[in-house]
Amino acid sequence: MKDTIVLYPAFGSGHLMSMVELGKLILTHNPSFSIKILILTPPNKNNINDSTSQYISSISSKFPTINFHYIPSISFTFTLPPHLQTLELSPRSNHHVEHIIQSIAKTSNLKAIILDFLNYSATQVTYNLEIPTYFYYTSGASLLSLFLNFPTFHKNATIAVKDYSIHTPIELPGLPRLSKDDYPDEGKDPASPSYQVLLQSAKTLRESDGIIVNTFDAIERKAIKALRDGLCVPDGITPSIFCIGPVVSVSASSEKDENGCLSWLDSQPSQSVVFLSFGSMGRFSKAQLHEIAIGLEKSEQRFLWVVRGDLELDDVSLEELLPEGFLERTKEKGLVVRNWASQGAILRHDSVGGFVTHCGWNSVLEAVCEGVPMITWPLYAEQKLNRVILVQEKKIALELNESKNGFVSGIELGERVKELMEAEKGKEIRDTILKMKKSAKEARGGGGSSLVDLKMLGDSWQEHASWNSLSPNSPFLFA
Ligand SMILES: O=c1ccn([C@@H]2O[C@H](COP(=O)(O)OP(=O)(O)O[C@H]3O[C@H](CO)[C@@H](O)[C@H](O)[C@H]3O)[C@@H](O)[C@H]2O)c(=O)[nH]1
Repeated sequence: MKDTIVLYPAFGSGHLMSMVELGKLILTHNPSFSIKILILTPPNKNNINDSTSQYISSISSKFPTINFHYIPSISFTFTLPPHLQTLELSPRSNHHVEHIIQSIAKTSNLKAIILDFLNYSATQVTYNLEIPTYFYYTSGASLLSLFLNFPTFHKNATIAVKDYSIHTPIELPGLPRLSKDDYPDEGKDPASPSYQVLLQSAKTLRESDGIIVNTFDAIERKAIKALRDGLCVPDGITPSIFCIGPVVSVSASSEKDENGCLSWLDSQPSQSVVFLSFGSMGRFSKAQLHEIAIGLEKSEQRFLWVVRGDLELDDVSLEELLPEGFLERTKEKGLVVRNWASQGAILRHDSVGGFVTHCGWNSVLEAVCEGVPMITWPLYAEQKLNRVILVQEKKIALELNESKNGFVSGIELGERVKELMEAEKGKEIRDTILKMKKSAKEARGGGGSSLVDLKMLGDSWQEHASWNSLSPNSPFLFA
């Protein structure tokens, strides 16, 4: 029987792809292991979506020791926003998860389970069964330090962050001084369901056997040090922290030239194109899409733009969504594609010289690995915190000024794009991110900090006895 690690990614392709890359990395350094990945199916549906299932079959055919196990669909209606829906789906799926784990353990030496931090409720199964449980943190060490500190912050709070003045500084271990605006919305109001869920999740993470973080020393040195020095959990014990990044996703589509993006880029000059893409969930109103179009036209730069409008705009054509004549006027300089593009391959392309990003952590790491300077346009979750690290601390991105409700004018976008692509400031940012690219490579190379942590992680699994479900005293918790 093979030594086996079970991975349980959160709902959403960003989380899945990052977890799959982690699985591949584990196999590279522990080739005798096998990896089993649990896949959440959306509620009220029989299947996962087409692009995810295409991705899964391409991984299965290339990596026979990675197997996928589908968790049956549950009937209910989401109430949380898309990026937090896993928090509702995963607790309802625990009985299925338990059955799948029990059946995996019958045919393999189960060494550990690694949960996405959003699937923390699966610890009701794994802690009770005493299966060694690790978390994979798909965002950076900065959010992790805030997150592990959250129970302490909550205990000591006299007023909620939502009631802070914009000038009240938020001082947290390992982080630059934050304002209320930089702090993740989900943690601002103790009366909100997301606050309570995240508080519980943070407490659960504190009890785990270890936390694997997709980051590396040079990009988040202060936060990593604060975590390792125990500063973020002053009233308890910090689990072992393994920084094994940058783990960068390779999507199935990145090998094909979907939408003709790569062949279009082939015909553009080196580093001349600004790429705009907003993760797996970033959506914009028609008014905001108009402003982006105006800004791009004003910037006079070449661009490749992945357009995704609000859900109700899905059936509206590009011609109707964008200003009249925009596509025709910019056809020599720009390419507009709908909803999704092969981001990894695009950022790797030599013609790309800048990236307007929502600051999702995977996108940030992909840009760093390719040395593409960024313009930050955070939308939700921890993206404003990431902006602070990228702009203020690491100086590898330019900040986009937005209005209070997050709206960005065409003039502002156009000026920042021009600044990044043409001005001295843009050049400085490009030089800095190229140094960061080198550090990222070194972290993952022989003797690098991420490899050292990966080896420690493998050693910690070897220390655990395999978990065995065959004992008659190991009853189902959710029979
Ligand atoms: O058109 C697209 C859009 C996205 N991607 C890929 O999808 C992933 C997106 O990941 P990320 O940049 O992290 O964005 P989200 O999907 O928004 O990620 C969620 O998860 C991240 C990791 O926890 C958080 O940092 C974000 O705030 C949260 O929104 C990346 O690998 C992209 O390359 C594509 O290939 N094509």
